[in-house]
Amino acid sequence: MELWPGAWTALLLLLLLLLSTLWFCSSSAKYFFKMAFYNGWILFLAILAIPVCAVRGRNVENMKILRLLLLHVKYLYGIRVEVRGAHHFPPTQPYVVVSNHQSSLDLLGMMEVLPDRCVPIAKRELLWAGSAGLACWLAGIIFIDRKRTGDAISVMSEVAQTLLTQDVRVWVFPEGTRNHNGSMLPFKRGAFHLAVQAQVPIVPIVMSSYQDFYSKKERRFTSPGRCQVRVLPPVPTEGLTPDDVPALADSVRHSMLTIFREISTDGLGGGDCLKKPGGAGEARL
Ligand SMILES: CCCCCCCCCCCCCC(=O)SCCNC(=O)CCNC(=O)[C@H](O)C(C)(C)COP(=O)(O)OP(=O)(O)OC[C@H]1O[C@@H](n2cnc3c(N)ncnc32)[C@H](O)[C@@H]1OP(=O)(O)O
Ligand SMILES: CCCCCCCC/C=C\CCCCCCCC(=O)OC[C@@H](O)COP(=O)(O)O
Repeated sequence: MELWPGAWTALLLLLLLLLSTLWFCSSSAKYFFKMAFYNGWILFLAILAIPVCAVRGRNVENMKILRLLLLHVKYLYGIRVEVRGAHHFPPTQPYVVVSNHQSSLDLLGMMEVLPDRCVPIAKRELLWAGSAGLACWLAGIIFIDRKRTGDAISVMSEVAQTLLTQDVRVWVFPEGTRNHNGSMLPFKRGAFHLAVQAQVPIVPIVMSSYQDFYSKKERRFTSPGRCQVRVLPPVPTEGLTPDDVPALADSVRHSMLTIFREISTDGLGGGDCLKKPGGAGEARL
């Protein structure tokens, strides 16, 4: 069907009008646009990262490139990320980072504090996320198949060796999935077994609740937003055995939950330290 050239312009204008009306009128539409742009932008950044990372091949040093490429994204969304306690990261040795997992936006907080030679453990499905999957593979991200517990555990055991022999750190989301409902899901124990097997410390990291500016359930994503990323003191595992893992996981989760409630500003967990000048969060921890 031949369309008069002016008709294309009119159609385009109509579409733009429709999109901008949706943008201004519907907060759900805003949520969808923002999330679509977030994913699309990451896919685009991954396309930029791939040729640069490919020079080294699959290598944890490539994580630095992904980090550099992603650092600006918080500005696009007006999210202020405050880091506290970064001095708690052990300076040289390998360790296991555990952090809470609310959304794919966690990437922003993660990139803010990601130590050198530190790779996340990710679900295998991410490998198939187009350019992002390939960039993750090139950056040495460790993939596990959550549907095959035995395989996942043997990957984690190999990682325990790699931590020591290749001097790397790993970042695990012990909830095992995104938790959009505030608070924290029960912790899976893989990260703690891994730390005990390698006899390396656990560094817990807590990202405050996004509820003030982001909620998947309510389809809400507003600007500006504020998030605190708190690095807690390392928990040693020297001398611990697999029998100690359940208690270790429980105690780390308990301390993370306490801090999550303290630093979250959504009214669920207090968070006064972010609201009041001079509150606990203002102090250097
Ligand atoms: C520019 C482009 C940028 C692109 C983006 C870049 C950044 C990308 C960032 C991506 C971020 C992506 C983020 C993501 O993708 S998050 C999703 C993927 N991550 C995880 O799932 C990590 C957390 N999960 C675990 O740790 C689980 O435990 C695993 C996966 C290991 C098994 O889970 P599963 O549900 O199958 O089983 P289970 O937990 O009930 O365990 C069963 C039993 O086995 C015991 N057990 C467990 N482990 C070990 C062990 N090592 N040695 C000995 N025993 C072990 C365990 O204690 C339990 O026994 P018991 O205690 O009941 O007696
Ligand atoms: C040619 C194929 C194109 C496929 C396009 C796929 C679209 C994906 C778009 C962008 C990728 C963005 C990567 C963001 C990484 C965020 C990591 C993340 O948050 O993973 C979730 C995982 O922790 C837990 O998953 P579940 O909550 O259990 O689910």
